[in-house]
Amino acid sequence: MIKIDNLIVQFGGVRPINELSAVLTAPVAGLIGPNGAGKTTLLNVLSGFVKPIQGSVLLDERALLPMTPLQRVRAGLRRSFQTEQVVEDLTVAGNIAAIADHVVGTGHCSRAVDQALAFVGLMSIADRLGQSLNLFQRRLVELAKCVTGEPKLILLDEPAAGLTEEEGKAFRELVLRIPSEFRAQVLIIDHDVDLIRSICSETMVLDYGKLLALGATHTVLADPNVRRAYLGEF
Ligand SMILES: Nc1ncnc2c1ncn2[C@@H]1O[C@H](COP(=O)(O)OP(=O)(O)OP(=O)(O)O)[C@@H](O)[C@H]1O
Repeated sequence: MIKIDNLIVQFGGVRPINELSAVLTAPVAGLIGPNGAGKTTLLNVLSGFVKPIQGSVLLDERALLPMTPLQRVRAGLRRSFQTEQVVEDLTVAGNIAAIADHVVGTGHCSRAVDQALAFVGLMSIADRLGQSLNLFQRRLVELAKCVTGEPKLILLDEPAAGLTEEEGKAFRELVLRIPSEFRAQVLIIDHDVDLIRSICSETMVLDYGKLLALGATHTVLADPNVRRAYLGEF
């Protein structure tokens, strides 16, 4: 569960997050909103890259904001970025080991890497270099990194961007398995409303850094205020 209370982020005269309070409990939750609504800024606050001027965030009753980014990773926070971050001259297994080294005890690293590789189905290419991977494989490596070493909250920022319909479907099915197989909550940012509708039981909508709507996805997507904010995009 993520509990956000009265959060404000200020950059100069701009408040990309403005007095935001919300509680997200769904196993797979969505975060949507028009361009510039503050979605990535919120993920940056959760992962520790941006410091808010006010407010608190609890992850399963633990206060996140006082922790450093590395402490958050050790507490189970994982994140993928809009642009995938695969290291080109490391192998697939090496890319995953790079995070496993920080989050699992000595001697458990290779088991954690194998478990993540098996989950995303990349065992057979574990020894290939990052530079040889196609976009789908890169997205899967990113997902494997996110499930490595007892994750509690996985933040995915447009994780399926650029995938074909078939690849997107396979990706969605993997994401849906995460809560039961890893006992982790997933929060997904995406502009693809069909993706949000198909896998998120709960959705939060931001607009100008404020909470526009939060609730069951089908209810939120039918909300006239949400539809207006998107100017008829769906
Ligand atoms: N480091 C920064 N300094 C100043 N302003 C920033 C900074 N980062 C973001 N902003 C501003 O904060 C607002 C929210 O940006 P953010 O990237 O969080 O929106 P978003 O909802 O993720 O948008 P998109 O869907 O386009 O990715 C925007 O007006 C943006 O220009």
